[in-house]
Amino acid sequence: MSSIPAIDANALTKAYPNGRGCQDVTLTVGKGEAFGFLGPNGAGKSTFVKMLVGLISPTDGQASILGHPLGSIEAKMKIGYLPELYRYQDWLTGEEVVRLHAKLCRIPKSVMDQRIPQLLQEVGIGLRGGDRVKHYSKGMQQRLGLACALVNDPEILFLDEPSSALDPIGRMEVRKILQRLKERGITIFLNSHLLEDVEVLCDRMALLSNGAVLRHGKVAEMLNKRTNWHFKVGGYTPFLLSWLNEHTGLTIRQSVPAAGKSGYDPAQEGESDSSIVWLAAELDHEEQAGWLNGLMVQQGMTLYQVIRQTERLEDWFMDAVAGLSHRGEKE
Ligand SMILES: Nc1ncnc2c1ncn2[C@@H]1O[C@H](COP(=O)(O)OP(=O)(O)OP(=O)(O)O)[C@@H](O)[C@H]1O
Repeated sequence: MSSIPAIDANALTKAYPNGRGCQDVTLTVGKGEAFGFLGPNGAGKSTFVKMLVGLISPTDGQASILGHPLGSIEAKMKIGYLPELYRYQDWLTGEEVVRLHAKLCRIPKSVMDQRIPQLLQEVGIGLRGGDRVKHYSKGMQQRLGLACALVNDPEILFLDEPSSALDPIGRMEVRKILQRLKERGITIFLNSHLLEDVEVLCDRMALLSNGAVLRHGKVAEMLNKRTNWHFKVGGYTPFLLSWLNEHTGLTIRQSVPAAGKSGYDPAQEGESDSSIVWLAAELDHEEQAGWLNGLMVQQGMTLYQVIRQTERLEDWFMDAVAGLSHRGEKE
């Protein structure tokens, strides 16, 4: 029964006359999933979303929304969309803007009267709903956009950079709202440059580069692939490091943990002593760390501290796009 995916795109393509757009994007998003769509500027993320919400037509490929063809009324009734570049009628009040969107969705007045105050409350502009939009900050306008996107009680929410205009507090608030929506079972498709949002909220993600999917998978698996272990050891010599590398088959190197991440505070480091160093290795299992510790001690090293640092999405992203040429927006 519930096997129909929320989004099913098969080789979806939009080729603009200038050769840009996006090509052959194939992906499936399950109901209730939060999916992150990442990519550098100009990668084609907004183009892809605009096709899914029925704003532009694909030049090739197919896709469906909860089993309905793109652009159909049935598909549109199931989706909410917060565009990247939005501009609301600034002479209206926030409440009037949401009401206008509700009317366009043909929502009965009795439902609107109940839903709109709730929505304004939910996005955090409850007390300012009666103010004109021209008096709203950018962050408030973005949250107003979220209320408009939710006005038809959608099953799938498409968000194109929902936090881009927000300060860190605003971002945190939007993230909490999105988390609540996810808990309610709403499918979320999130275009974002804010990798932390994707890391915290999304189950799966795809990385788009120059219009094509470069990598995709579960967020947790992609991040867990690389766990760096850092060992602070005494009695270090280059000879011992070569010995360890040779006997373990691992690539162990001198490297201090990243500052600001779990458990490492550079300010706590003592006087420099060339025999006390940080060694690092990428390990697949926790048991490997125990085994490696044992070998280090066996070889006469003293173990002072062990820190495990899982790769952040930002590291993963930079690694994935490293060395690629991006068409960017200037060429
Ligand atoms: N209507 C259009 N006609 C021609 N080219 C377009 C059109 N819309 C977008 N493009 C180009 O298609 C490419 C993809 O644009 P798109 O806006 O989808 O990228 P994006 O990944 O969303 O970028 P950003 O993160 O900067 O919003 C870009 O090179 C852009 O200049």
